[in-house]
Amino acid sequence: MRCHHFASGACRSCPHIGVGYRHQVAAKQHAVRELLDPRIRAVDVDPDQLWADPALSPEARFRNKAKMVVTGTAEQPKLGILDQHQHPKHHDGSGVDLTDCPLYEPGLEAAFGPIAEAISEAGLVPYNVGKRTGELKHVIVTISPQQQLMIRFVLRSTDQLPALRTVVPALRDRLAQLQTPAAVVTANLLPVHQALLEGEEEIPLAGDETLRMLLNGVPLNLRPQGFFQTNTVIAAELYAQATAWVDALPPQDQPRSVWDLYCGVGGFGFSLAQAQSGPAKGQRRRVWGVEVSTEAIRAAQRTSADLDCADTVRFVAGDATALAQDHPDDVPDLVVVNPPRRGIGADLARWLNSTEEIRHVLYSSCNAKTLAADLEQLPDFAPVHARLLDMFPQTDHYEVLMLLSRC
Ligand SMILES: C[S@@+](CC[C@H](N)C(=O)[O-])C[C@H]1O[C@@H](n2cnc3c(N)ncnc32)[C@H](O)[C@@H]1O
Repeated sequence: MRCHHFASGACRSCPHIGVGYRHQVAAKQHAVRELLDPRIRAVDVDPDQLWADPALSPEARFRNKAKMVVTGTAEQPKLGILDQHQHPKHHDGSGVDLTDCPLYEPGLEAAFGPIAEAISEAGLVPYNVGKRTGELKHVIVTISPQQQLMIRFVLRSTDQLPALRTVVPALRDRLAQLQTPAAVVTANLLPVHQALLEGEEEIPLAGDETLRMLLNGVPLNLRPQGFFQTNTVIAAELYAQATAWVDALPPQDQPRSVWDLYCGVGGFGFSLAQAQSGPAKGQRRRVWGVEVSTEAIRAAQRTSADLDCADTVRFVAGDATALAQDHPDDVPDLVVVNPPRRGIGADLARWLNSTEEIRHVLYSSCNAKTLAADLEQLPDFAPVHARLLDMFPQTDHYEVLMLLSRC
């Protein structure tokens, strides 16, 4: 694949863009096995029997979220990134237009033009990082599998909020994906002069409070500040693979209760809430999701209410390690962990290892190095399935899913 932004050096986000896609995946598979196979052999499992074929992504048009820095002028705004060749401290505020980035889903690309028009019509002045002037810092756009949009304008203050409000109806007229009540338009306030993407205050401007992300038949909800996996095709495969492995456990090993730690909006938890196939098909499982983001938890609670299952599938905001250790009487058969890049850490891993009621751990990791370190602290568990899922084509990154059972 070719990208003129990468060829010119303007954007360096996709270091493997010139490498054939099959080769990229083979290199990732090699890298993940180098990291994890020694640990797999250490518990007497043959790695060749363990690894499923990698899950392949479309190599382009797979990103469901665009985080655009706004540069240029109110008359001619540019959506993309800051000029990478300048030092952040002495930046003149100039940027690179990335609206034709080949990674974005087509529905995102189609939205960028109307968004730029709305910015011009409202006279929103792009924020200049060097001079610390201007109002509009970023535009963050997410597209759902059903092609509905969430558009968030990240402003430095409320000064230009009235002007933004006046152009939202025209923006909705221009974009079919915003005309449904299920779409979302907000302003986010980021008053500090720091290299952050968004602030804490979110102001609804139009549409619903959440974007409906229907995945594998599960109507997940996403609130503006919640996390969602960036590649919809691979996210669907990730949850489907997790469900298939768990459902296929022998009857005596079927989990009746599940903790979904680092649950985000509950993708794993809702997928595992009912056995879809296998010996326990149709059986409901008790699920408890834990996540530090209160916005993600609110979104997950809405899905529980929508599905009328709040009695068996509940979500709590808090730190995964602290909450797990604080509930010794409520320990489940299966724990799902899907932490950020730093992994789950030694405390949680040791607690999982020493808590004998926990029979299975399903570990979904975006960083195989920290996964390898965490596995060192889980010596009483042996891997029974492993799979690489290529969440991030054109880069070194990938997701790896592993089901571990107590030896
Ligand atoms: C890789 S995301 C996974 C989200 C979710 N499992 C999914 O499939 O979309 C990691 C999540 O961990 C959350 N998180 C970070 N630190 C945490 C902590 N100490 N305790 C609980 N959740 C945490 C983040 O807010 C984020 O939603």
